[in-house]
Amino acid sequence: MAELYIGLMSGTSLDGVDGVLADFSTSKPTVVRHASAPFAINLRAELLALNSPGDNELHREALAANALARSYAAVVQELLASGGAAPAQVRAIGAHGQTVRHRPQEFDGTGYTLQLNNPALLAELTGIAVVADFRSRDLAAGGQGAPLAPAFHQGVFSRPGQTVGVLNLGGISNLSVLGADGTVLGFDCGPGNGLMDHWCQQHTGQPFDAGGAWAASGQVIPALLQALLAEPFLAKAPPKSTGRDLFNPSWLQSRLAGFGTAAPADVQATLAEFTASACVADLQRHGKDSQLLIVCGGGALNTYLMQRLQAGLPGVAVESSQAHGLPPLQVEAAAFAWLAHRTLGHASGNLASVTGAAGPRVLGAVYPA
Ligand SMILES: Nc1ncnc2c1ncn2[C@@H]1O[C@H](COP(=O)(O)OP(=O)(O)OP(=O)(O)O)[C@@H](O)[C@H]1O
Ligand SMILES: CC(=O)N[C@H]1[C@@H]2OC[C@@H](O2)[C@@H](O)[C@@H]1O[C@H](C)C(=O)O
Repeated sequence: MAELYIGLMSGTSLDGVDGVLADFSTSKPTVVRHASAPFAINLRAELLALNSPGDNELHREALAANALARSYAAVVQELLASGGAAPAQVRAIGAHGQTVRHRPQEFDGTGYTLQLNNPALLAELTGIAVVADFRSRDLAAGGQGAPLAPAFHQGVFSRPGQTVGVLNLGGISNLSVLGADGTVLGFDCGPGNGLMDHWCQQHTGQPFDAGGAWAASGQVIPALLQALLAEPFLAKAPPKSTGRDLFNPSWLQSRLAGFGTAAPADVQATLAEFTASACVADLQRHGKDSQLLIVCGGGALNTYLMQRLQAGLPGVAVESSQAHGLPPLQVEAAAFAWLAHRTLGHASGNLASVTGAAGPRVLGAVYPA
């Protein structure tokens, strides 16, 4: 009998919501349906604004969380309708929420990570139990609270006797190294699509550089690339995680000082090279035995970025997760369905080897149906 869960991810790209309906009755979960919905323009603008300090944040965050829950519920309804499933057949929804701040272990030693969400409203609108707030327990146990996908990556992508890299290219990038001996490393590399999206929107009016065609038309500016790669976060040893708190338009603006006359396409080419170089260096440093790098997240659809990754890793097969049974835009949503399944089974969701937490923890809070 099917054991159905829904996973919902809205990530740092702020492009919208990805959802999957997945069946966990077999040893490897299978995605039954995928649905996605872009954020309404106003909601996207408000979420983007809430990533930086501003006026009356408590009020605005609460209303944005309500709007998010409504857009999550619409994706859930679409999954149920297309999958022919009734709410009572779905054990739970794993809803990541929208990260607006991520400052683990800072300020008072614990710090905070904030994923906007209204899980109570989502449970009410869907009639399905919701598991939410996955990251804060790991933080409370001394961890980074991120990345959480590596345990799921291990479950679906590991190969006995082989070291495999799994790279998620979302707004931010994160790498999992699934060791031949069963060990798992994972951390945020840093730059993903976020800076490229911002530059593309600013100069072409498009939300992202489809296929990386615009970046491919430019020339890398070596001095700018060097200035970007000098960011200390890149050299930090894991455990580490980051977000828009660091890699944001003002960070880019300050690195662009002195490059005011650069052609926008050349800056885009340099930003693509920045993401590729940072990720290549991380795999070389932490997964040098890997002969396979599985790429997921929207960046796997950026043909030019995939070519730059492959150029930097001549001995490694760089392949989209599509070739490994899970399309790139479904991986993170499936990870949060898996995390909800873990929570309901009272099983840990984090990997202390990744986040640096004191140990494995059952993650999240459950809002019954
Ligand atoms: N066809 C495409 N060509 C190039 N880039 C693409 C394409 N499709 C999606 N993308 C990129 O992928 C991004 C969305 O990726 P994804 O949904 O994995 O990110 P996210 O989940 O928001 O981020 P994170 O993993 O950091 O939480 C878009 O913003 C865009 O930059
Ligand atoms: C705090 C937060 O939302 N982190 C996200 C973000 O997006 C990519 C990277 O930064 C990763 O650390 C994480 O998401 C994935 C799903 C994770 O936890 O594995």
